[in-house]
Amino acid sequence: FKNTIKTIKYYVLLMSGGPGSGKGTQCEKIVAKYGYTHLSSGDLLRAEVASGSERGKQLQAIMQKGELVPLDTVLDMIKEAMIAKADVSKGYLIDGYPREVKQGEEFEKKIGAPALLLYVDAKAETMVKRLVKRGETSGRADDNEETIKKRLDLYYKATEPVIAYYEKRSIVRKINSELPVDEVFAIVEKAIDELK
Ligand SMILES: Nc1ccn([C@@H]2O[C@H](COP(=O)(O)OP(=O)(O)OP(=O)(O)O)[C@@H](O)[C@H]2O)c(=O)n1
Ligand SMILES: Nc1nc2c(ncn2[C@@H]2O[C@H](COP(=O)(O)OP(=O)(O)O)[C@@H](O)[C@H]2O)c(=O)[nH]1
Ligand SMILES: [Mg+2]
Repeated sequence: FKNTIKTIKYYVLLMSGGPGSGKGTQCEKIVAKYGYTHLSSGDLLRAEVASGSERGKQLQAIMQKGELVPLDTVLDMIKEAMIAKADVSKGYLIDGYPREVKQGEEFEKKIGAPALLLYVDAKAETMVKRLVKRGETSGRADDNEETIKKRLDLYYKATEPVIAYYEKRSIVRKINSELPVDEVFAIVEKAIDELK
């Protein structure tokens, strides 16, 4: 790679929220309207699993249990993916990372400070319902009731503190994702447009 993360011009939006809160759905709409580069840490990990590599096999075991994969693994994947798009990217939309405060701190050190954190918020009951439904067709090994429960627990324990961490810098926009998708997106658009 001729570019390093330090030499590229970009800005970073983070998409956070519980499993099944609607991050992926909103990210798709953001990409369609704003053309940002969408990097879902979960998707990057699933691609590694699908490749059948030795590393992928280890990741699969962790993800199936609903636990977090080692911090450096995910961060390296995100960074590589950012560099690969550096020439064409208008900005990055990072979905599902950071998952714990330590991951946020490492992101700042190795990549930079995000401009905005979109926090899509839904009730636990709603998230479980959506994930069980998604599990009917997603083929995801972790969309089953037992793993969903673990992912939710870990979300409240490890990921919600990340939001508090960024709230101190006033870059968090909390968005009610109990609403229909288009109404959620209208709020998302407003938050992004205010950045400019
Ligand atoms: N930064 C990340 C992102 C993902 N994962 C692993 O990958 C799984 C799936 O991640 P993701 O697709 O982001 O899942 P959720 O947010 O739980 O669900 P969703 O796709 O519904 O957003 C997680 O449970 C976890 O095991 C991780 O360890 N660290
Ligand atoms: N009613 C409603 N359903 C949604 C909304 N956003 C997502 N969903 C559904 O909830 C499920 C999980 O959404 P997804 O975007 O994969 O969530 P993620 O886990 O946060 O990435 C999907 O099956 C979506 O169709 C929303 O705003 N309203
Ligand atoms: Mg997702």
